[in-house]
Amino acid sequence: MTAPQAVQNVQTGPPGTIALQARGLVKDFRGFRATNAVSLDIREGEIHAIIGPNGAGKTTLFNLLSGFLRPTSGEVTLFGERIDTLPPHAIVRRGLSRSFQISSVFPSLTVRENVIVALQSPTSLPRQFWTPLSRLEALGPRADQILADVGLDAAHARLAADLGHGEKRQLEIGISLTQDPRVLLLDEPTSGMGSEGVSRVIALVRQVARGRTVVLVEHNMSVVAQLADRITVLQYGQVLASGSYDEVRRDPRVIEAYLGEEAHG
Ligand SMILES: Nc1ncnc2c1ncn2[C@@H]1O[C@H](COP(=O)(O)OP(=O)(O)OP(=O)(O)O)[C@@H](O)[C@H]1O
Repeated sequence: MTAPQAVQNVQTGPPGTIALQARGLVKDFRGFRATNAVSLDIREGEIHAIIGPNGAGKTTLFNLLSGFLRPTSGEVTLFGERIDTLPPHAIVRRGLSRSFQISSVFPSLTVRENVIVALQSPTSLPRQFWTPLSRLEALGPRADQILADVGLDAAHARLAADLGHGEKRQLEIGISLTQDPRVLLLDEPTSGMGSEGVSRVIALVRQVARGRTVVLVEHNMSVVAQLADRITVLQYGQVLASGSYDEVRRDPRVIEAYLGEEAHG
């Protein structure tokens, strides 16, 4: 794991406040244990990266934290309230949103219309919309602010279908911001991007992290080094290590896990 110098994010919450917590999380898929007794604390205001070799269970953990999967056992709490028994939309209402891949974007609507539709939705989840867009114009100023925040103001009138890959990721993050979440989960925000797109997303994540807690799954170690205050490393569904970038990169078990991945594949 070689990467540039870590840049620390400013902690915004009172010290010690836990935004999102997992205790003893287990997820079995027909006899296969994808998540194995995972416990983790995400502190309020931090950017927390979840990393690990392919198949380590990162996506499964994200789905458990955001209510898209029910744990076989264990608990998830958001600001002290148990959420693992709630459906995703109820979790969104309590302040946790996750970025969706392109499935949450309506390709035939403009960028701005996509944000307006998401603002109108109580959950930002993909849904059928029946309110005429003309009636939603009152949401326009808020949509414009979000587009400015994610750097898409100049692209507001373009069809979502015509956006480049990086711009679509920006729009997805914009859509998840419509719920003004206290905790934002980002699933591989830089996947498939060139270096220019990666730099833009790093700046964007730093910006949206102001006053929020951000948890991201990320494969790009340079991105992790630049963004993450703390890191949790998963392997075989378990927490292998957690700490700052410098702590985990020196951990012999983490080096072994990554070297093993390179050797096999
Ligand atoms: N619905 C499912 N049914 C059966 N097995 C599953 C299911 N979802 C995930 N798995 C298995 O659980 C393990 C963890 O998968 P997961 O997608 O969470 O890993 P990951 O760390 O996100 O991987 P990657 O980095 O490749 O995206 C894998 O072995 C995967 O095949």
